[in-house]
Order: sequence, then C-alpha cells, then structure tokens
Amino acid sequence: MKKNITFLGAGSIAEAILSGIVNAEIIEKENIFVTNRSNQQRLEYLEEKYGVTTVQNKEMAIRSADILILAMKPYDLHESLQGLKGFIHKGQLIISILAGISTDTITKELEMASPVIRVMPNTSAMIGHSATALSKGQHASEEHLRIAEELFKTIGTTTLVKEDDMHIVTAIAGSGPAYFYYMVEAMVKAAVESGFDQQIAKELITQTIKGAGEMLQQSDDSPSTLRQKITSPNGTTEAGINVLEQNHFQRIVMDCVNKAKERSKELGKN
Ligand SMILES: NC(=O)C1=CN([C@@H]2O[C@H](COP(=O)(O)OP(=O)(O)OC[C@H]3O[C@@H](n4cnc5c(N)ncnc54)[C@H](O)[C@@H]3O)[C@@H](O)[C@H]2O)C=CC1
Ligand SMILES: O=C(O)[C@@H]1CCC=N1
Repeated sequence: MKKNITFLGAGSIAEAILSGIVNAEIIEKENIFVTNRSNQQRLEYLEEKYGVTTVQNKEMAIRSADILILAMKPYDLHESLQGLKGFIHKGQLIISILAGISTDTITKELEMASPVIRVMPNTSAMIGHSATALSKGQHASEEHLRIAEELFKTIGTTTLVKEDDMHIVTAIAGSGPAYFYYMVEAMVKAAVESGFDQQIAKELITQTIKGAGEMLQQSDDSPSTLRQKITSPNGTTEAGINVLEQNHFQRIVMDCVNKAKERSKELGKN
C-alpha cells in the first residue's frame, strides 16, 4: 500500500496495530507516523522498536497523511480534534478505533464530511491475531472500507458489522481477551495454591487455551458439545463445572459482556 499513515495516540492498541502493520510490511516503516499527547519517552520507544517515524510536530504528520488513525481515549477525542482538525483535509481516510464513539460523532467533531471507518481491533493485533470488526460511516465508500480491511487484515481477521452492533462487538472482541486473561490469572493462582510451579502452570494453561481456540475454529461441534465431550460422568470436569454452575458462572459472564456493552454506549454519549 503506497500510503502515509498517521496515528493520533501511541498507547497499547496503537502499538499493537502498528506492530502488526510493520511486521506485515504492507506500508514502508518510514511512511508510518506516530504522535501522542506529550510522552516523548514513549515515542522514542516506538521509534526504536518498530522503526516508525514519531513526531512532535503533529501538523506535518496530519497534513501529509492519507490515512489518519484516531487512537486516543474516547474522552480525549474532543480536545484532541479541537486542536488538530485545522490540519485535516477532506480527502483523508479517517479510521477511528475509539470504543463507543460513532462515525457521526467523528464527522461532527471534524466539522466536515470526511470518510470515517469505525474499527474495533483487540490487542492480539500485536501478534497478527486480532479479531477486528469494521463498519463504515455515511461519507465513506466501499473503496474506503476495502482499504481499511486490507490494512487490518495484516493484524488478524476482519469482519464487517453494522455500526449499531459495534457496542456488543466491543464487549465480546475488543475487551474479550481481558476476560480470558482474567480467567488464566485465577487458574494459575489455584495451581500455585496447590504448590505447583507458576511458570509451568502458565505454560500448560496457555497451550490449553490455544488448543481450545483451535478446536472451536476447526471442529464442527458446538462449544457446548465440545465441553460435554470433556465432561465424563461423575469425573473431574463435572465436579469443576458444577461449582461454576452453582455460582451462576454463565450469568456472571453474560452480565460482564452486557455491562461492557452498556459502557460502550455511555462512552458514545459523553
Ligand atoms: N486497549 C485496547 O485493547 C483497545 C483500545 N481501543 C480504543 O483505543 C483507544 C486507545 O486505547 P489505549 O491504547 O488502550 O489507550 P492508551 O491510554 O494506552 O493510549 C492513548 C494514547 O492517546 C494519546 N493522546 C491523548 N490525547 C492526545 C492528543 N491530543 N493527540 C494525540 N494523542 C493523544 C495519549 O498520549 C496515548 O498515547 C481508546 O479509544 C480505546 O477505546 C480499541 C480496541 C482495543
Ligand atoms: O477498555 C476499553 O475501553 C477498550 C475498548 C476495548 C478494549 N479496551
């Protein structure tokens, strides 16, 4: 792709995405520009690690961009664009990865009919395994969507969704990895409590999650059937699952996803 791409925001997800793009070599490193609010040390780290160009002079980086990736926190959007929208021009493709924020809000903030694509990646982008969802705003064309898809395919899978569904998608896929990490934390704790080695426990659990993920992808069985095949009558799995059931584990996970979805909606309103 012969394009200049500029990140506004240099946090953890910006790093995950740019790491994926750099590894895939889809855009020359020299054509990737990264800016943040003020943390010079952070920019130096990204420049050193990925060979991208980091800049304090946002004007130049924004004006010269073909694609602008908005990667600041949702609550920093307004202030950030207030200072920068003068440098943004209509021909640029705006990609927003901000949780909760609609493409219409971005258009309003920019005060121009820019093409905006809303994207929800996750941090597995870092190793090319993001499950990324995309939807296009009213001023974006199919070609804009195609460009965004091409870019995000370098960091994992891409799925087109209706913009209204972005809240639930954010709850299951954007935030999703964190729930699994949380579960792993608990499993490791239990293993350590049993006197088992922490590192070996982590390795075994990691391979177990990877295997389960591959099974979910490759097997024709439903998640429920896959679970049942592990659960021998009166065996260890049943004993464990019974505790989850007694404590309403599925209800808790559903509440967790719903709460994340509601939070996404709130972020969009504020
Ligand atoms: N962390 C994640 O897993 C995911 C995050 N997101 C979204 O990505 C966005 C960033 O999230 P994180 O990377 O986790 O946050 P973060 O706090 O790690 O990074 C935010 C970045 O924005 C920069 N920033 C703030 N104001 C700015 C300005 N005026 N100009 C330029 N840069 C500015 C900060 O300096 C910082 O580099 C959020 O909107 C979040 O909803 C989306 C998907 C996944
Ligand atoms: O927690 C958040 O708000 C962001 C959006 C999805 C993942 N992290």
